[in-house]
Amino acid sequence: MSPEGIGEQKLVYGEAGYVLEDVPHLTDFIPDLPTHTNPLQDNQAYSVVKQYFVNMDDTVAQKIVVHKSSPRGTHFRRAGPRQRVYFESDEVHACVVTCGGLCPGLNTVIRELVCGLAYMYGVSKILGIEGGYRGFYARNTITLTPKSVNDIHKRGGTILGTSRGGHDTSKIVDSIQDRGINQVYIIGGDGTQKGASVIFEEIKRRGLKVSVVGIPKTIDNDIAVIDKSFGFDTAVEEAQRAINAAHVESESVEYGIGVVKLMGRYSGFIAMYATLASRDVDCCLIPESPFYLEGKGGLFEFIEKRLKENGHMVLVVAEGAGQELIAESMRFMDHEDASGNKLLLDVGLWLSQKIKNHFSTKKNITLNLKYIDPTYMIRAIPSNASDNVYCTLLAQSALHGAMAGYTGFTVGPVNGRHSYIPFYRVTETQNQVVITDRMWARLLSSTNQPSFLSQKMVEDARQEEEHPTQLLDGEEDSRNHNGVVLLS
Ligand SMILES: Nc1ncnc2c1ncn2[C@@H]1O[C@H](COP(=O)(O)OP(=O)(O)O)[C@@H](O)[C@H]1O
Ligand SMILES: O=P(O)(O)OC[C@H]1O[C@](O)(COP(=O)(O)O)[C@@H](O)[C@@H]1O
Ligand SMILES: [Mg+2]
Repeated sequence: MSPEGIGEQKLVYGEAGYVLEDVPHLTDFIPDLPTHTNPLQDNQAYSVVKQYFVNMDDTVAQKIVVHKSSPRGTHFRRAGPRQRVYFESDEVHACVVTCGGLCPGLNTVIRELVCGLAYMYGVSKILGIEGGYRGFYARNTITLTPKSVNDIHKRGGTILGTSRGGHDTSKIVDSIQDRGINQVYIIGGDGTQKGASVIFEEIKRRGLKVSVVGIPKTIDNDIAVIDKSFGFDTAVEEAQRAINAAHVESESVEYGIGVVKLMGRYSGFIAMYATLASRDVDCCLIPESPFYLEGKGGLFEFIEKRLKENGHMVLVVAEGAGQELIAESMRFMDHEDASGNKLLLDVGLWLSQKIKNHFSTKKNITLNLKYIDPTYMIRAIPSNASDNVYCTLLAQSALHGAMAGYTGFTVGPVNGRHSYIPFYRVTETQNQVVITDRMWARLLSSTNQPSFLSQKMVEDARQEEEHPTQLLDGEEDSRNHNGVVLLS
């Protein structure tokens, strides 16, 4: 039986504990759909590739570290072109929409969807929905052609515009139906994928031949199951510029401190990777690792020690870090944005003020503190080279899946192989940095900052160590490991 609110699960069991968590297919609710030969068969670039078409039985394992006797565990359907397709080229009427916050690479995904559909499958009807979900019923559409999108990957943002809130499922599906759209590509984060999932359910209920495909977007890298999200690499790279500036500023003056705030509402991946990459950072604070300011083992004590040793220091803080501390000291009321996401208090400003006050009142030291908030500057840049290639693979995997009749899925790499993942798997949890894993330990060891863990937390972590740190298939895992990025 499916957990509440996730629709029907399609599970296929095999030998030795093998489970395929399959994605829906148009033929699940529209029987006897005709199939056609994949036009890529005659494409001069691809026809020379040995085994270009993906074998129908190919699946991708979610966990690749196993023991001799481990069950084979969860698998996902491998992405890629199929020999038979369920749409003829001139029958396809595709649309693309971008929702939620900006992220480097949105335009690249749009470009590659349009070029892939046009050049690989001969599709000529592609619409861009403007301004996010609400654009389906409240805004204009724009016609997308390979020519019109040719240069857009060099620009940040999204040429389609985006929004939060405004998801009205029946109005969206009415609009899809009225316009005769039969492939819907939805680029967005966890909220967007939840929205895509209900759109798919409504389309299924109405029995429409429409493929709904989610392409995961989040600069925070907090989408479950997939190795990492596009734009994350670009963000980590761009963050280096801010960290460098903070370092230069702080080492040029007496008692210099540079504070850099980076994005990461619930997860500190950008802050953690930017810190590990830079090597100029003395302390990194993330939402997953609570910290405290005063007393033994606290942040103030550490800052004092670093200043004594080096004369300056750089602190990186993820925007979601320390929110409970700020709320305590400011008696803040909960506020939400249009999509229901919690609005955060500015931890960078708050922390800077607290540090300055502490040193001037308690230590009689006037710090030279510079606070840098590059968050929106990072989010607004175009994707870097490696994200561009990644966006291309995502877009192509997405459109191959739609052409093959799959629907109601999100696409993304699992252990390096692009896969079709049921919506519920990417919306039921969010990825977070696991502070008892090796990667966070590497960070602690590289900055030599305090862990801020209470004695009890250390004991709990030790106890856990007596069991295998990397849980194996079939074992209970409430923590959400992000295989390739996080585990060594
Ligand atoms: N549970 C949900 N069901 C339907 N739509 C949702 C849900 N959560 C968010 N959305 C819609 O998805 C879009 C983007 O969500 P948001 O949380 O702002 O960004 P992101 O997709 O990046 O997480 C918004 O238009 C919002 O209304
Ligand atoms: O100012 P906005 O548009 O609400 O965006 C801020 C938020 O967007 C993010 O960059 C990403 O969030 P989403 O993945 O939900 O778009 C967060 O890190 C940040 O808190
Ligand atoms: Mg979100």
